[in-house]
Amino acid sequence: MRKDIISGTNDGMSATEKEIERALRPLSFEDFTGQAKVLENLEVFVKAAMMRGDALDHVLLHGPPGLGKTTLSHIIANELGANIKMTSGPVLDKPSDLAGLLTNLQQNDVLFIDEIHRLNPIVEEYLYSAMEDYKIDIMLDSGPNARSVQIKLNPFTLIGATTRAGMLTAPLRARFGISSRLEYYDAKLLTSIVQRSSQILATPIDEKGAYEIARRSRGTPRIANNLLRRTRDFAQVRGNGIINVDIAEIALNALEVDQHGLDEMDNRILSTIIEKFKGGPVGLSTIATACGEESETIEEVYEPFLIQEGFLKRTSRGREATEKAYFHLGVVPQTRNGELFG
Ligand SMILES: Nc1ncnc2c1ncn2[C@@H]1O[C@H](COP(=O)(O)OP(=O)(O)OP(=O)(O)O)[C@@H](O)[C@H]1O
Ligand SMILES: [Mg+2]
Repeated sequence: MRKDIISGTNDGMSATEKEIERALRPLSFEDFTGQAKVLENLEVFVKAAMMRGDALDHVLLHGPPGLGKTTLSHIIANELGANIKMTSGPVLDKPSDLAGLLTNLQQNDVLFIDEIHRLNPIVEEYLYSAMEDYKIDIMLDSGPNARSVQIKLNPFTLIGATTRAGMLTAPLRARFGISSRLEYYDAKLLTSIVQRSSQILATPIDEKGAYEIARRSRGTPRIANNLLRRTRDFAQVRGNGIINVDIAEIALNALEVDQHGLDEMDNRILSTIIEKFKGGPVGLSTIATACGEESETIEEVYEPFLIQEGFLKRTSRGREATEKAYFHLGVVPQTRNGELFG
């Protein structure tokens, strides 16, 4: 269950939980908390495009999982008054899959491609001219009969989302006129997100209870919402239905979310580096094997937060645990490379 809370995959969710997830999703710029700079710019670009009657420039949204990329894409389409078609990089197998989607877009519609860093290179190539000139060349037949036909598309906006902006090819990245990086949320913003969500869920919560959930949510709205839902269960079964700081503590401890909001895997990564590799530096794939997790997941999901919070450092020779990590785990910093911390 913890894995679901962190990775936020919907796979383990029941129909009711998916319903709840939908209800919690902000639908307009106004509803969306945080990411002030990104929002401010997007609002201007959307308004300007609408005033001109043009399609909004293509938008790349990048940043760690659960910070609102998919949510924002829907909001942008809503604010544009446009339809949104959703797909994802790995699903677009063949150029014809892409062509099918593109030719069905109406003027100024939004095409959302999730995990755009995982596009098949051949499909990606087709996307270039679609993005640039709103046209695609389709090959008909093969061998000596092969000929290419050019199809004109309606002007559209591509919104690409990725947790791995670094894995995008340069030509693709260059075709996005707007590129926004979503950042982790601070506890104050997350508190208001938790409060908004509990209102929608009709669950009474006091300020301290909301703050406790917020500050232990790894800076991530998806995790905050998930922890809120689980805390609501504890409030119902162990309390009187109201979420306060005591109930929040009980729930978060039961879910193995520690005082810094680090979960079991975060802690396993840190203790592996410290205990098995003398604090590092150690390579990502070695850490992954020792922790029984995929390198990609560690790099995309766990590491960015550990680095931001100062538990982990990336160096040219690998990952290193920081002094803060030693103290967090209650391990006395030992000599490392012959020198002492501090
Ligand atoms: N700024 C916000 N205010 C309120 N709720 C938010 C906000 N951002 C995200 N959420 C909530 O968090 C959940 C996760 O957001 P979303 O699915 O948009 O993340 P994502 O960046 O697309 O993640 P992934 O990279 O895993 O696809 C959503 O259900 C949404 O309700
Ligand atoms: Mg998403």
